[in-house]
Amino acid sequence: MMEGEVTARPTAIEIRDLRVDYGDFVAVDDVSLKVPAGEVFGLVGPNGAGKTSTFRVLATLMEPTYGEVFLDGVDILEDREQARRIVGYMPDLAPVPTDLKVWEFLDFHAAAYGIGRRKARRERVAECLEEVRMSDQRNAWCHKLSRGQTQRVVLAKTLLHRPRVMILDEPASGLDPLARRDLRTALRNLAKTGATVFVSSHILSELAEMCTSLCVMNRGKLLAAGTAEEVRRLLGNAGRKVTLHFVSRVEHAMAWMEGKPGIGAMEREGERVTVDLEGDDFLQSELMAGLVNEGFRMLSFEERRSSFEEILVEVAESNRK
Ligand SMILES: Nc1ncnc2c1ncn2[C@@H]1O[C@H](COP(=O)(O)OP(=O)(O)OP(=O)(O)O)[C@@H](O)[C@H]1O
Repeated sequence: MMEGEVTARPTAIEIRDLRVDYGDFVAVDDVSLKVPAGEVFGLVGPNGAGKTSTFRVLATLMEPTYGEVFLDGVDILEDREQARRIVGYMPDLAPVPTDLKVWEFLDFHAAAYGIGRRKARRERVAECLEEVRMSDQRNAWCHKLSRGQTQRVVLAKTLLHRPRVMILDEPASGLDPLARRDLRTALRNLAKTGATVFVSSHILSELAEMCTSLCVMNRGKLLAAGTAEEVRRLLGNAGRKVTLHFVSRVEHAMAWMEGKPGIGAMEREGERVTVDLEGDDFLQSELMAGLVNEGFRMLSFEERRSSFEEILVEVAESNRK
């Protein structure tokens, strides 16, 4: 089991030893995770990792084989009704009706969520449309919206009952960069109100720009959780290489670097030295500042590290049987 814990703030989502089986197939394998309140928390993993299965359990749409889930302290398997008040779920490829206008669709759901009075519903629908920047489409027919616009309307629907925990399955798929930026702003604003957003994608860069922290899932297992930098470390790929192009005094520079924190193997090629660096951005910037302070003159300082995306591909491939 891999325990993922992000910080010591109040916990909004707690998953304990979650397992989901489909017949003989284990789709979610002993996952434990804590997500603090106010977080925009990402779940990244390749196709078939178990993201949707995990989300469907959190949204009370599916019983796990075993395990426990608490949302805002409520045991969702014990108290489904209360859990459904807390959670807002936006499924991957959510359907919209063909015979309703945007406002009618939202009004219908607002009524279903128990917002009784017409005026209150109208106000709440307007607020949610504003939140996703779709106010100008309130009279459009749902089925005539583009994919990105549909995603936004479905997100507005998810916001109607002011859920404290939002579970969004691939909300950015099909969105253009501008719409992704709007989505990111909307999610961050929600998090500022104390809501917690749990959002999935199989594309890391999509999540990295949107989330405060994230976790990585592959073949049903949780591999790591934390900030992007922590996850990178946990996946065992903190190492990076930097290539330094010196003007002169290469031997002296190498002797100075030798034994400094995080400095591994060094390889020289003419005036260039490639150094294995085990550490974070701070350590890398310290090395650069140190060399300059010592008077070593350089033409360039080039970082060469695997992108996070590449690390994930490596992880996915190393887990492939
Ligand atoms: N109803 C089902 N019956 C049998 N197997 C299923 C069922 N639903 C999902 N699976 C399998 O469980 C695994 C996890 O699926 P899940 O949909 O949770 O993954 P995912 O990470 O959301 O993938 P994607 O990014 O492709 O949506 C997959 O191998 C899938 O084939």
